[in-house]
Amino acid sequence: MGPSPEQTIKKVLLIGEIDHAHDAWKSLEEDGVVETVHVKATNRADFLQEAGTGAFEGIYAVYRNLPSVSITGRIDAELLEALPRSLKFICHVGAGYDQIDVHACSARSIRVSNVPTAPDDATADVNMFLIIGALRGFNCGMAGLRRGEWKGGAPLGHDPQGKILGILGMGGIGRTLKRRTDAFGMKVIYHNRTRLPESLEAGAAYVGFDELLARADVISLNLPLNKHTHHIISTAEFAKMKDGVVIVNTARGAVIDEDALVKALDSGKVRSVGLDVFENEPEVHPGLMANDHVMLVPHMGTHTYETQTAMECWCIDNLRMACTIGELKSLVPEQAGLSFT
Ligand SMILES: NC(=O)c1ccc[n+]([C@@H]2O[C@H](COP(=O)([O-])OP(=O)(O)OC[C@H]3O[C@@H](n4cnc5c(N)ncnc54)[C@H](O)[C@@H]3O)[C@@H](O)[C@H]2O)c1
Repeated sequence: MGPSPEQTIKKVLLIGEIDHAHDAWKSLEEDGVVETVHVKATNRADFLQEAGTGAFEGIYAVYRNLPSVSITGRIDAELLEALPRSLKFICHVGAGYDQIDVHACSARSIRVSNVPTAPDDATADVNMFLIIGALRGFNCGMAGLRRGEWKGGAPLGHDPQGKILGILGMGGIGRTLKRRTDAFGMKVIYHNRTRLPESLEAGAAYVGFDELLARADVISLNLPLNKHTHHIISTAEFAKMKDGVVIVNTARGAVIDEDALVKALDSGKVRSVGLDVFENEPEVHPGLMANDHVMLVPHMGTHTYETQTAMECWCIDNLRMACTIGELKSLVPEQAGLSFT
């Protein structure tokens, strides 16, 4: 799809690398849709300075990925202020967009897109791996083996069959996880702010937040990080859970208060944990590092060739639509219904 005769080539600021979808990016350029503007800065201070030189003048859209936060820091009001008024779209490669202050973008009439759906399978696979690993206490055995202690004193684990899984945030990944847990004979309850249509529930039972905490043998965090969900699981919530509960998180670290989690593990309230995400990545809380009952994966939910490629291609689709028809394939939900100038 090339530009229409009256359409102009749009300048796009590329923050971070295209790792896989090189052909898709090349075709954006060859079709006369975008002219790529590259960033020289490697940290926020330098980025702000580079923006001040006029190097990003005339940019219409930004393409950015999660690792690029090391270059810009959070995309917030200060950063947007440094970017030219011509900026109308930010296309983000990732389902979670907590690195972007969407409210600040809306105030500047900048539309934001994320990448839903494409990460569902790969992330749900890691989620299932963590559930089985934490229930069975595999990390105790694996860590013991590497210390030369064979099973490392791992206590007997628990089977998933018949256990109640509580999914907090039953969106794309939560629902994909539900399908996987069916094969393991788990019973699923879930909590969202609003109940799903029955067809999407696929047999999962809708419950209130407190009921989920009280009934689940395993709790899986699958909701986005924002000001409403920051530390949604902390001391008071642990107190409402079953003794010996298992917690798994592939969403974002800061939906759990990690200090409170370490205390709940130390007291035995929480039996074991499986984590793909952490509050201060790439740092991991020393209390989690030191505990063999914690299975740690360094944010590898979508760390596969196929999924990363699909996510980049989806983001490039967003960019092509933004630059050709001024719309997005996947506008973030917070901006639905807003009007943009
Ligand atoms: N570990 C990884 O590599 C990885 C990969 C992809 C996504 N993620 C994270 O997983 C999160 C979920 O991804 P998704 O694609 O399933 O998102 P989604 O938007 O499809 O689903 C999120 C669900 O959470 C629900 N929700 C929102 N706020 C809630 C609240 N306060 N209480 C209860 N439910 C609430 C929403 O209604 C929605 O159903 C993302 O926001 C992202 O941060 C991590």
